[in-house]
Amino acid sequence: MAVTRGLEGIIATTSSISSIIDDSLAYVGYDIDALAENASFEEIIYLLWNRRLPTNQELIQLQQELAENAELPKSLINQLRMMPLDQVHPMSALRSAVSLLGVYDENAELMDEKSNYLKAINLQAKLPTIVTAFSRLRKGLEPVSPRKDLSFAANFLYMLTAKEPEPIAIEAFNKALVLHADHELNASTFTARVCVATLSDIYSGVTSAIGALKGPLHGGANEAVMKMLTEIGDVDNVDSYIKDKMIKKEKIMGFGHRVYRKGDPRAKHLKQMAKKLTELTGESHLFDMSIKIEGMLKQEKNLVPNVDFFSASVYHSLGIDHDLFTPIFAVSRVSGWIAHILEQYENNRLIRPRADYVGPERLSYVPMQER
Ligand SMILES: CC(=O)SCCNC(=O)CCNC(=O)[C@H](O)C(C)(C)COP(=O)(O)OP(=O)(O)OC[C@H]1O[C@@H](n2cnc3c(N)ncnc32)[C@H](O)[C@@H]1OP(=O)(O)O
Ligand SMILES: O=C([O-])CC(=O)C(=O)O
Repeated sequence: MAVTRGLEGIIATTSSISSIIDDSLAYVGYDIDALAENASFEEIIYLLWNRRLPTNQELIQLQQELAENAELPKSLINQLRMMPLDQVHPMSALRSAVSLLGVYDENAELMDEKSNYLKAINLQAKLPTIVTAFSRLRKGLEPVSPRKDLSFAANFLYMLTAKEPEPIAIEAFNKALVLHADHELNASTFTARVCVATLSDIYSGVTSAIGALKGPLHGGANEAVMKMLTEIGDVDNVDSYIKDKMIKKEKIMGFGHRVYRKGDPRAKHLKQMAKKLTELTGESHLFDMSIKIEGMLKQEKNLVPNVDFFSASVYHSLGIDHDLFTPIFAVSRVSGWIAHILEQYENNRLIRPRADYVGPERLSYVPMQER
């Protein structure tokens, strides 16, 4: 049996949700550049779940469904309060809370189309409320209830801070949500599909996807980028920091990609936003450091930034705690996970590859006293 490490290049399914062709990303055939410049995140949710753009009426209906389902049950807020808030990573809290959403949904085990849609809305609507409630609780603050009159992006920032966000913050955050929504068969989406291909439920699929997104080789890289920028501290330190990492053969977070070779088409949008926002907050040194790192990595290793590199300074400039960056990725990506889970159900077959066994064979059992 030939083994392809990390399943590189293996085509594991057909899909009509998003495509990466010649380093261009499209959702259902719409180029990511056009979507990033024009679409609201709610339109993207509709597009991924229905594989067409919504009419105005359909969009309003989706927005209403999300708004009506965003409030968390008291029991779930109490479960969040009971977590060791001063030490648990927000991704672990989110993973557990999403699992609990399934526990509190009396229809969690129903698998018909309508029940699955209601579960999808429940997840998409409540993930932002979970992340923001957790963030406030661990600061000794009470969660802020979602507002029905705000957009998805504005509502997240409002629930986080209890203040109505500035238009520029809403625009940047909406764009970041659009850019992170789906990405073909990335590790967390594949995880979700493997899980539900056993005909397990949507909550289980999303819970396992959150576990996969958490790792620093995937979604966790955005938090790690900010850690790196903080450690470097000043543009004058970039050279020695990066050279040291290269000598130690350590990875530079936010660079490299399994699929893109020339570059990640999402990065340029985040780069533009990072420039604008760091100027506004008076932290241009973050952008200057990023540009210098980008130049060095290109020259020394021909590596280019992925979606996680500039998103870090965008979120930082919006005043967001660094360990919330990956949960925010999940708030967006859950739209893609759900689209893939529903697509998997539509044409399901158990996902079960093989392993090439390389361990010992034909050993004789050794009794305990002889070992
Ligand atoms: C949303 C997302 O998930 S985007 C990705 C987020 N992850 C990161 O930013 C973490 C840093 N990047 C990486 O670890 C990798 O580039 C990955 C995981 C994204 C892709 O990994 P793979 O396709 O498996 O590539 P792999 O790790 O085998 O790297 C290939 C070569 O490029 C090098 N390389 C790849 N990425 C990096 C990096 N960020 N820094 C330094 N070297 C790198 C590897 O060391 C390896 O070199 P070698 O052939 O001399 O040993
Ligand atoms: O596709 C991947 O491997 C990782 C990625 O960029 C994403 O999930 O957005």
